[in-house]
Amino acid sequence: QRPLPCRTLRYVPAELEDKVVPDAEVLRTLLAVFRALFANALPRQRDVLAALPEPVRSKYQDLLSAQPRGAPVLGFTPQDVLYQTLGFSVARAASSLAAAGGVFVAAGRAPRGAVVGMYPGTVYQKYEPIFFQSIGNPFIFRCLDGVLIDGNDKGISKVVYRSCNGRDRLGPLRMSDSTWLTSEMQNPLAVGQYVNNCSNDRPANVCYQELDVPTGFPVELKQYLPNTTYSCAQQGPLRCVVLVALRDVGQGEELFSNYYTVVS
Ligand SMILES: C[S@@+](CC[C@H](N)C(=O)[O-])C[C@H]1O[C@@H](n2cnc3c(N)ncnc32)[C@H](O)[C@@H]1O
Repeated sequence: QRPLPCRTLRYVPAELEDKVVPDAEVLRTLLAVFRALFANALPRQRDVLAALPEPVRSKYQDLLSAQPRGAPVLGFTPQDVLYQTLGFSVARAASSLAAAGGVFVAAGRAPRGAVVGMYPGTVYQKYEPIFFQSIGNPFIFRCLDGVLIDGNDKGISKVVYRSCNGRDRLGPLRMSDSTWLTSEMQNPLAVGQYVNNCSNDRPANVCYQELDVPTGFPVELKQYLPNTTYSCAQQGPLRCVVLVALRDVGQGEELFSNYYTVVS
């Protein structure tokens, strides 16, 4: 692995690579949440829809005709939509650790095996330059194959993500979500980078799972994927990382993962 000057490098050791939940199930959950978010935002997405090819547009025709132009948006927050779809929501709040932010189950109960978060950020292949972005950066996640995800919402990391997100568009459609960099998040799961490291008195209740998003992922839902590739030439599936509950996690409980590294 290449040596980097980042402060915290999270990763999953190869011997723990067994997944708690099969990829197909993770994908089903993401599709359910993203479809619900898209339907909720549909009145605001008319122009996007109008530009889509017919087979995609007709999937949403019923919903569109039920919402006349100019009608108020359905009005649910992304967190409401998450709660309605999965039976729980997650949110950032002050951590139980001193002077730090963290992530909590804000409403409902996340059952064991539930996808409770996504790890947003720019995806770097092993051979792509990340040295300057990684200096003092506590938000870098290392995948098993050496792919790195930079989930820092500040500085050069933020600039790079925004630039890649603006680059990859299909007509009016974004191919990834950049709203996790703002206070108006459209994907309420995109808070995985703020989950704190476990300790003896705060054992891990979530774990990371890598997921390669198939190239056939619905084009209109890619705008909710909180990851973008550093290189525009990158072929093949998009690497994402999700956080999965290791046990039932109740309302008000903070999420802790295992960084498998020294936290400084
Ligand atoms: C990616 S951030 C996690 C979110 C961070 N707490 C925040 O407020 O944005 C990682 C940093 O959080 C802090 N951190 C995470 N887990 C910790 C722990 N168990 N004890 C102390 N600090 C921790 C460390 O400063 C670490 O470099």
